[in-house]
Amino acid sequence: MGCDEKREPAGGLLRVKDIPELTQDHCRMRDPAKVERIINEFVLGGPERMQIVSDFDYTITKQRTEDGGAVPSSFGIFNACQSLPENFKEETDKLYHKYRPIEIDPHMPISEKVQYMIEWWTKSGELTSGFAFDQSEIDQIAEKYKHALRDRTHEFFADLQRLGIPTLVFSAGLGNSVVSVLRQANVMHPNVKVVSNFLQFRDGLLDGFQQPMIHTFNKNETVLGGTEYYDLVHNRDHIIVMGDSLGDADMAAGVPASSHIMKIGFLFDHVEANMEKYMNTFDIVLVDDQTMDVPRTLLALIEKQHQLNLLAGKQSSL
Ligand SMILES: C[n+]1cn([C@@H]2O[C@H](COP(=O)(O)OP(=O)(O)O)[C@@H](O)[C@H]2O)c2nc(N)[nH]c(=O)c21
Ligand SMILES: [Mg+2]
Repeated sequence: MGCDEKREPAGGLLRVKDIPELTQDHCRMRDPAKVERIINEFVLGGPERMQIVSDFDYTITKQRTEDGGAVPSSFGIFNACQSLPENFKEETDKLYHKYRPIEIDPHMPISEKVQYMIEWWTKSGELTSGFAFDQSEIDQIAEKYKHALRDRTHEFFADLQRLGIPTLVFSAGLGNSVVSVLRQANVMHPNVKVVSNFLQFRDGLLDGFQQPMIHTFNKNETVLGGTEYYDLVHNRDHIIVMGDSLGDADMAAGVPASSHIMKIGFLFDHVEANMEKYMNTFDIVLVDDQTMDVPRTLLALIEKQHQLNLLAGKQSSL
């Protein structure tokens, strides 16, 4: 790290004030000097040290669409399927009304909330059991929302694939819906991994969710322990974290403390009331930004330096 600090990108250190996407009114930073420092680390480290961790609902999907139509969450896509039992919606709604206030209670400590969340996901899994179900139902509904991804999501995922950057899409929702939307939007490239709750089947009938359960408070890199994906990313200490909920900022928990993490938060609801918390939690807060332009800007800076390095390497070997 010490030597990184002495090195500079070709053309000198990058300045936030010279990066137009980061000087837009809706792009806020509590500590622009920190953002600047991380950007320069990222650019010097190159794509080989990068990984992305992104939430799905309302981070990859839009918070607001042009036609004003609501975008369902991944659980919402499942709930819209035809062959769910009659009482399914009613029962899962009851659970939502009981547990959602606990999930977002600003006073209860997280250690206490965890048990309630395990209860919620367990009960929801029990309701999601004992009936026949076909993935094609999810695919049909998800197809309608493949255009509800942020503008330039396709380009963003193409950038990540080109640069060989492992991309983790994290969701405490339903993985079958997440993968279906990403596949149908043609962004489910080999460098993309979805960690979420996937439907489990037994004897042809639904049997809840597969393990490990991903809930609001274990939705972070600690659940990757021992997986192939962990082996792939554990040396990649330059991390972009993207989310729309405050809790999403912790998705990189579990990576080495020496990592450089840029947290990007998409803020849409109750902007005034939430602004301070978002500013204290994320390095960059994007207010009503329904695009992938800011994360793409960071990738473009990294790629530009990478190209220069490749060129310099070629010339020195001549
Ligand atoms: C078990 N369960 C949890 N949730 C909610 O689904 C969310 C999924 O979490 P997420 O995908 O990590 O967050 P995001 O939707 O903010 O992007 C949780 O935060 C819960 O509020 C749920 N929502 C529905 N509709 N049905 C469920 O069974 C259910
Ligand atoms: Mg979200």
